[in-house]
Amino acid sequence: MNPVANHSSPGVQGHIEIKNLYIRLGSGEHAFEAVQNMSISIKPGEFICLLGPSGCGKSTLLGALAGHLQASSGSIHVDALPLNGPHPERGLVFQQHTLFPWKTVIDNVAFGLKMKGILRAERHKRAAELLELVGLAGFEQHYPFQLSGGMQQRVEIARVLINHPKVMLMDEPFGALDAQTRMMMQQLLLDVWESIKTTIVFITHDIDEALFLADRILVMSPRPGRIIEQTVLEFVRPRKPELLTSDRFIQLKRHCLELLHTQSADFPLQRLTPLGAIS
Ligand SMILES: Nc1ncnc2c1ncn2[C@@H]1O[C@H](COP(=O)(O)OP(=O)(O)OP(=O)(O)O)[C@@H](O)[C@H]1O
Repeated sequence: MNPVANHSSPGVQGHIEIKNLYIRLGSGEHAFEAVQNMSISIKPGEFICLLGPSGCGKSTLLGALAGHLQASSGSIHVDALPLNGPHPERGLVFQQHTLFPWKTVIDNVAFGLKMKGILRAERHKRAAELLELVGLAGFEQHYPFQLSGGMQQRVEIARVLINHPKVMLMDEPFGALDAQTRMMMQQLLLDVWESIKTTIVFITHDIDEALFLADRILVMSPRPGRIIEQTVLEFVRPRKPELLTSDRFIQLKRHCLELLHTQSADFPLQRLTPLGAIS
């Protein structure tokens, strides 16, 4: 049985429309524009990676998509409904762990169902299926401190998935992991996503990670954050580690590196290598 089959939202969509979005942070004379005139259309089930220099507003944009931050002008719609506040259908995964240390792994994953009043036996059944999906069968009764960093991130993902998210918002979720665990987690996330097909907006500083995971990379300018380039990645799926050493991958990596370097060094954009066939 595919454990995901029971966990896909009925009629999963996750179509995001951001129009002329501005977000101001701070107050009084310290107020500043963190996000400026952003318009982005994200298809249901699309995997988007956001790349950009530190402080450019990536987390601010994610916070707005989560409903934790308000737009100062412009709009965000999810499946044609205006976004107003947080909702479990838009699940967040951070680099820092947010698991309850006093709860077992299974109770951490099942927590969202407990909040909905679902009985213990049923919520444990569903949580166990998700733990199997993320490769943690057998760890149900462990506590978070007994797990490695990568395992804790898998629990975080399972905990979000139990709410049938239409959208997963991921803020450098693998940033604290060692290189090998990080690659395993990327593969695991792609496997999970290819089963569930929920929309993912994923922040990373790692160009390899963005190129390996995304359908489309959005590159942001330094503050105030604007989208300065969109790159559609046509690498076939399922993606394999060999992709990382392919000519096309390396060409795109060089382009992204130049783009980010150009941004931080304040060089004119015309100096970039042309991208050829990429839209
Ligand atoms: N609550 C806040 N009040 C004032 N300034 C803030 C607040 N939150 C973030 N900032 C500032 O807003 C800007 C955008 O921050 P944000 O965290 O969105 O950037 P980021 O691109 O995610 O950065 P990083 O890649 O370093 O995590 C930064 O200059 C940050 O210092």
